Amino acid sequence: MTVPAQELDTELTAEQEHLAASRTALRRMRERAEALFATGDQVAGDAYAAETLGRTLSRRVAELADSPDTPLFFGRLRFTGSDHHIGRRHVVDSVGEPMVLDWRAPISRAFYRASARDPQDVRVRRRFGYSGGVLTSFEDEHLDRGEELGTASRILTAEIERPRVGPMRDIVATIQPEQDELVRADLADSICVQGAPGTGKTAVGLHRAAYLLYLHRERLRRNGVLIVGPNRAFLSYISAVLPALGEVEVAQTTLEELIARVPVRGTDAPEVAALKHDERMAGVLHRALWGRIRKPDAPIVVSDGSYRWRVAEEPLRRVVDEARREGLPYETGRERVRARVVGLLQRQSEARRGDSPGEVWLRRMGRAKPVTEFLDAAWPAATPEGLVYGLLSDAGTLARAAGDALTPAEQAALLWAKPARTPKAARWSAADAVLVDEAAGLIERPTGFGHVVLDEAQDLSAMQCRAIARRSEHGSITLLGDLAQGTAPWAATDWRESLRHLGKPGAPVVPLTVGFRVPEAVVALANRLLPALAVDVPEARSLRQDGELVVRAADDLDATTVGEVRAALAHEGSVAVIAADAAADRVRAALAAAGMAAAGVDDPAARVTVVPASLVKGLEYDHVVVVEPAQIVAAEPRGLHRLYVVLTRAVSRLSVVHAEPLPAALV
Ligand SMILES: Nc1ncnc2c1ncn2[C@@H]1O[C@H](COP(=O)(O)OP(=O)(O)OP(=O)(O)O)[C@@H](O)[C@H]1O
Repeated sequence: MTVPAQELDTELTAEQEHLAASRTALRRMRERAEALFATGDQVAGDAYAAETLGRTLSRRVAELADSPDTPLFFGRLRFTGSDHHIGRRHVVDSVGEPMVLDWRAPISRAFYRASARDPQDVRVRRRFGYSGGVLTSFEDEHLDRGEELGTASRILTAEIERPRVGPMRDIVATIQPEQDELVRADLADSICVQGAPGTGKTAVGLHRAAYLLYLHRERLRRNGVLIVGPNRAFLSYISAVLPALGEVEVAQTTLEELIARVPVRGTDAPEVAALKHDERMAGVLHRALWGRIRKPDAPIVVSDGSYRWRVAEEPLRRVVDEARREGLPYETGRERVRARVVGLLQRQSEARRGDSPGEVWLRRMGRAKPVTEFLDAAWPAATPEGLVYGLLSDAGTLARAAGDALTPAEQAALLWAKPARTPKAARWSAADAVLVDEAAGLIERPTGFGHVVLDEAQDLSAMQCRAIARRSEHGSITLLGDLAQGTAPWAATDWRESLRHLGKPGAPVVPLTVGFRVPEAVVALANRLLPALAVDVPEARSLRQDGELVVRAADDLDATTVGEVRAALAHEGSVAVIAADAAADRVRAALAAAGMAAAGVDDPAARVTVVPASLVKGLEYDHVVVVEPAQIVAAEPRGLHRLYVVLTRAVSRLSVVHAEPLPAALV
């Protein structure tokens, strides 16, 4: 329904006033938190309480930060009996009355889910349009009268089509119903999201983390939420999203950093790396470790003042067998055996002396030489580095642990040609680090997380999935990825396999199919590659009908590239030149020679960036110039998958520049 212009003006003014008042209220909340923070150590009873309180308050202060260009509220819901503004966080007035409701609050759900068919008691849903932090417009849907805009909303369209610059932003104002279902799934639910490029997987994962932290703050404070991304550039690109949502304490890391126990200084041949990432290595490590346990074959005799205690072989065997059956981590098992042997000694002492020995006695017995010697023989101490070192440097050890699981040729490939003298001196490769982590997980239980969000998960190997499984045994997982974008040699081809390695075999695989990044014409080009990628994924449709695509054959590749970048600079938004890794420096030099300095991928705020193809996963730029697709494809075994990733980074315009013929799959 059209509303008279004057009435519109009055409404808009009222909303602007509410925004100003909310900002003032938020400032007051923050000042209060700051004042409390300043006096925290005077009110807290002891040092520990002061520190905990201090941490809580400083987080609270950070959470209440207001940024002038992120809208404090973006929507409004009118129910029959109540009326709420929906925004990034709760804002209350001086007497505690809500002025803005957090988007994660139960009432706010209707903002994302209500429809004309299922209005969920909402009479009117209002969306606000902003321009540089100023509230400039709104759009109403009278759901009670069957009005609904859906993706035809001008404000939604403007948000999706806005030229991109700088790091990733949150999408709280425009989360779509199918995304919201994933964001608000229960903490206990593990989910796998298969989505084509730009369908919002990363956005969903980050918002889900924020949602879970809001709903289960205390529980997740203790064991945390972890975000795992493919590389540092990606992490810096997404790093501002959670803080903008008020979540300032979420660990964001790459898998390599998460498991870093040994310095990585070596490399593997591709087939050796692939073997080390194979699930069978878990069995090999398991056998290598538990195969160290020996049947006790002598009694223990311990002198204790004028007494001598003796434990015979038979009870010792029973202790070892029982501890083995308990399925504990190896080191815990070893300590359990020690404690039980001491228990047997204690019983003898009690029977003879008639009283219970104290702590000191128990500790002394546990460290007594005969007890330690028995343990070292029957259940020898182990370190993760030592275990992997032993396997990779000694053919006999490897053969015993491998059994039939590895062929003789595979075993030969695994062995170091020139083993270092000690584990400390070993030149570990990235794949070795994964083995060391697996070994560590067998020896001691790692600390787990309450929830793990795994992005670009199609590239995780079986062994990498197991590293996450160990850290989320009692938690849940959001697995995000696209099988078509798998570029690692061990990339997943079936999500059920990944879920099995992750220890969540029953998790549902949910598709996302609406694309918010890549324009229709560009999607159509990239989709030509799909048949050659040998994966079974649903095709996506794009919400963006705008966008431009040019494919330019060039005599002089660099000159044409420079021309494309210059033309792109006439528009707003970021420009990225994506080239094969080996060509990136040359392209950068060509741009510099033409007076256009390009930044590296680590600088998400740059206007022009040159990005090696292997680093562009998960990122997006307003205008993308792809240089020589054939070279990108030829650079690696899964080069076509890489090209698919590269072609799907553009938000508004894509130029493909080539001197060699285009790859056949693209034509
Ligand atoms: N509901 C939405 N409203 C507005 N923008 C959205 C929405 N969902 C996603 N986007 C935007 O679309 C772009 C792509 O989202 P995102 O990076 O999360 O996709 P992705 O599925 O992870 O992509 P890729 O597979 O390439 O990694 C981002 O700019 C994101 O902000």
